[in-house]
Amino acid sequence: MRDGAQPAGADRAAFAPVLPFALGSAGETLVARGCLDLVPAGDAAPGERVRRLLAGGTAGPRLVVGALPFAVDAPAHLYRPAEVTFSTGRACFAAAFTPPALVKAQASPAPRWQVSAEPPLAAYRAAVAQALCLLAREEEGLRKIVLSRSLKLVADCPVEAAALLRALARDESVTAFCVPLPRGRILVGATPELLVSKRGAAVTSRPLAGSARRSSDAGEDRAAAQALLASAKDRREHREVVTAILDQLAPHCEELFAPEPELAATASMWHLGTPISGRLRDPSFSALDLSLLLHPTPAVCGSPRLPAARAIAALEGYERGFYAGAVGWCDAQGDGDWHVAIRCAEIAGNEARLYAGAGIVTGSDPVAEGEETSAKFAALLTALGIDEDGHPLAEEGA
Ligand SMILES: C=C(O[C@H]1C=CC=C(C(=O)O)[C@@H]1O)C(=O)O
Repeated sequence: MRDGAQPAGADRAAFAPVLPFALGSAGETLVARGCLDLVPAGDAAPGERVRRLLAGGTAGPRLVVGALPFAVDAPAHLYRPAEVTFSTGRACFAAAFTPPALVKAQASPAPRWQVSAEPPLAAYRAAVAQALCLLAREEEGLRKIVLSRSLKLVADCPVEAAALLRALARDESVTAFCVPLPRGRILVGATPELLVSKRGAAVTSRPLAGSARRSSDAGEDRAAAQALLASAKDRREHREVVTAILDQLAPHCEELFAPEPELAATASMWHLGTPISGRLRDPSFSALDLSLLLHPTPAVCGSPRLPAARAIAALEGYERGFYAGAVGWCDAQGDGDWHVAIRCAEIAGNEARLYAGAGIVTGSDPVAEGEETSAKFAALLTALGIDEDGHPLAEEGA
């Protein structure tokens, strides 16, 4: 059963956000402070429970924010904040996470980090090789499996989520996010992938799949982008995502468009992306309903969905938690935005857990896929000022 709420019995006192919820993209930024209500547990679908909560007569914003986990049967974390600010650009976002001048003046030295790859890179490559065997046998019709690996980072002081977020937000091509979780944990990231956005009857999505590391050399960077655009393997990997999203949206839309894939760039990666747009038959079908319909797409899971999810559970051997889930908001009109929770870290005290995955299809190479996950870790690691071994990065221009 899908569950879009806290476990039964959870109440407001059990969740006191340690930081604001924030979602900052190039166009619009949402900052939400405090928590008035957690979305209650129940048998109804999460979208319906959110509708009921927001239809209630109590004061406060008519909107929920939060995160959906990767596993569709794991509890989501959705709540109604006490105060919400929407603004254009990222000014209000930066202000919400800028330390007071006094704290800035007393800035402590950069933390020292210990980094462990869990699983080690060699084990990840072996898992990719096993996935390739499943794909070659076309077991249960499998065509794509997205396999991730994780890095456990331990600092010699508490991890500063706000500082990490500010560093990530410097890349204007991504949506930087901060989601306070129960028990003081915080999900911080900068995702390039829009799961779904809904305003009235208008629905958009921008799935990504197919990747190449960017280069600081302009010629090499252009060549990497052109090679990605021309890669039959990456186009196949990408098509799985677009087809799945179109298939899921089609029954709910009176118009639906998807052009040919195009290049999408972050500061560190090239991706193939497809901007999908449509018009809903029933505009009361909410952004949360849509995200639960589409999630998990083959950008983070695989295809067909169920056998891919089973292969992931068997080959990865750990719970993904909120990594590869979705983060976003939904209001009483059903409008909202949900972004794919990738390029992120879950922070708790002195620890940060990073994840990165890569889509495996026939023709994938275990070594190249391992390298792709390293390239994807780079955004978070660079923002923390370290490499994959935990060593400080050389200062730019030094
Ligand atoms: C699963 C991740 O990326 C997805 C999004 C873009 C490109 C992807 C790829 O090329 O494999 C992945 O599908 C991740 O960053 O952890």
